[in-house]
Amino acid sequence: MLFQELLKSVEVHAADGPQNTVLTGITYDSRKVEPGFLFVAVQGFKHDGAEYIPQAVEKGAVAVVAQKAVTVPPNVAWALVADSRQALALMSASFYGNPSTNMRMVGVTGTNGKTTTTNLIASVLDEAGRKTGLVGTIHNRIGARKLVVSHTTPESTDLQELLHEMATEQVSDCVMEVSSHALALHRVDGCEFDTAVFTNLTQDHLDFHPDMQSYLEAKQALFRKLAEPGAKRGKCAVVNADDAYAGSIIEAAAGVEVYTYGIKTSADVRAEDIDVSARGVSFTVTGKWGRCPLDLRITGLFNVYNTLAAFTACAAMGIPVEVIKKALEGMPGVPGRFELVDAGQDFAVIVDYAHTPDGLENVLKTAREITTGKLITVFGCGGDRDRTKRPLMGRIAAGYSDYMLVTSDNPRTEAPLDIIRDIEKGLEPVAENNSYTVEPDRRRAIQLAVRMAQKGDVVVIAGKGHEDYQIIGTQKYPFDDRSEAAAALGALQA
Ligand SMILES: CC(=O)N[C@H]1[C@@H](OP(=O)(O)OP(=O)(O)OC[C@H]2O[C@@H](n3ccc(=O)[nH]c3=O)[C@H](O)[C@@H]2O)O[C@H](CO)[C@@H](O)[C@@H]1O[C@H](C)C(=O)N[C@@H](C)C(=O)N[C@H](CCC(=O)O)C(=O)O
Ligand SMILES: Nc1ncnc2c1ncn2[C@@H]1O[C@H](COP(=O)(O)OP(=O)(O)OP(=O)(O)O)[C@@H](O)[C@H]1O
Ligand SMILES: N[C@H](CCC[C@H](N)C(=O)O)C(=O)O
Repeated sequence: MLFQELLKSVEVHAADGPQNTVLTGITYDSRKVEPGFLFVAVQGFKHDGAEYIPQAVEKGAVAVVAQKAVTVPPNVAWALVADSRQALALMSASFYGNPSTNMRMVGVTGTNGKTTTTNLIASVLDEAGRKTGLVGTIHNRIGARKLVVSHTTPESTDLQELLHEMATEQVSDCVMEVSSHALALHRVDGCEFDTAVFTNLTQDHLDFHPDMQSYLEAKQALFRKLAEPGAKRGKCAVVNADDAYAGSIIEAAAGVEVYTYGIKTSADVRAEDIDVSARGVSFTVTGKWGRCPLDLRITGLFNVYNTLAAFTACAAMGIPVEVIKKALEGMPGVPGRFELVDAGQDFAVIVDYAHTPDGLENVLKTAREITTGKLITVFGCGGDRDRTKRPLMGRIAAGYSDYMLVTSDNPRTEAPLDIIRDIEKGLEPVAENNSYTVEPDRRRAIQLAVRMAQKGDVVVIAGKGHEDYQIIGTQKYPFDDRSEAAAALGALQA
């Protein structure tokens, strides 16, 4: 593709050099430049991409786009834009042939439940005989082929390349987690969605978003995008009516068909006769698409919400209710989400990805409901992430647990004990009862919890779910809560 052709997708403030140069690729990272590439210099949080232009040119970049005036050799074309992240997204979509317009795109956003809801929707689409693509936290998937991921929502160029691959492999429907970071940083600017789903909004990521209002505005952006006129017809928004921010999301989707779901409020799709057990949750879906009893293998009230979101999105796409029921009832669960580690012991061990106050509250509430004995919680909080959620998570854990092992999550570049001190501020009400132990070594904390558990108890190991690593400093070490728990159970039995 010619550079000048690609520039038609963005507003260019100035340009120079050989604009008719042919491009073989596009990247935002000088380390990934290959001969014939366009290098887009992004002004980042840590580095200014413009500083890497010489390195990019040396590696063979033939064109550069930046948001400030830059100097390049005369044989290299350049263009000036207002926002290079946004330009990166739009040019990437154009470079890869706007793949999102060639398939049905379902975007799921919200603080919690994105991974679960996208997996539920994808399993229904698979059952309906569609060829499905999935983009999200655990892995990306093209049909049955799984791909390793580094982000929940990839950087725009990587996303467009992935969607192009999906389109080439005849994927008909792509279900995608859309994080607030992605929305704020223009990663999905080159995507046109058919359906946007809102799960919920509660506190997280206040290290990145200045406040809840900005966090909300990032989430609203998905629905504003949906409402923009485009090539697609019959777009719809699916919104959790029980969430405090439902009205703001619906407002952002003005002009688009909206379907609501909920339990407490009079939504289009509701759940009745909910029965939560350790084995799973059963309930009846009622409303716009009639009555449909469901008996699921996933459990917890929060999964009723995720299921209602998936049910509504799929029914709105015209998938028959019997197909939706079959797929949802067949779903074994999502790795690291309320996942049981069973070595035949007489107490339950649950590994869960809860890493937000609301997520932790939901999982502990469910664990509390299903235990006949004590609830022992192992948890920590991630380093270099929202510090204000730490005492909140501490208070929630203290409110539901009989005993806590306060440990490390991914400390990243923070001192583990500093993170734990922040959590302890929320534990003050229980400190006198001495109902917790601080053990910064997560492996030892898991061992202690398992040794402590008695018949009928539940041990919840929260925060890392499917993660198979622990980030200490800037290093990633192999670590998996599920295998750690299994090893601790094995040692106990031996
Ligand atoms: C806060 C955030 O999202 N940061 C993202 C951002 O990084 P940044 O702005 O700090 O980048 P930077 O290091 O300053 O570099 C600026 C530019 O210089 C370039 N560069 C840098 C070095 C070099 O040698 N050559 C070069 O060209 C970089 O490629 C980049 O384009 O742009 C980078 C390139 O796309 C991302 O990798 C990076 O994600 C970081 C690693 C990250 O951890 N993001 C997390 C918080 C995130 O996005 N999470 C959400 C999920 C959250 C949730 O819902 O739970 C996600 O969608 O994954
Ligand atoms: N609808 C929900 N409401 C509240 N908490 C939930 C909900 N669904 C899941 N959770 C909790 O949040 C955790 C993460 O769930 P899930 O991975 O589906 O969310 P997510 O939005 O994809 O998270 P992330 O983007 O941070 O990976 C679960 O392990 C569970 O504890
Ligand atoms: N996508 C989330 C995941 C958090 C998982 C938790 N284990 C942690 O490291 O804080 C984030 O990057 O904030």
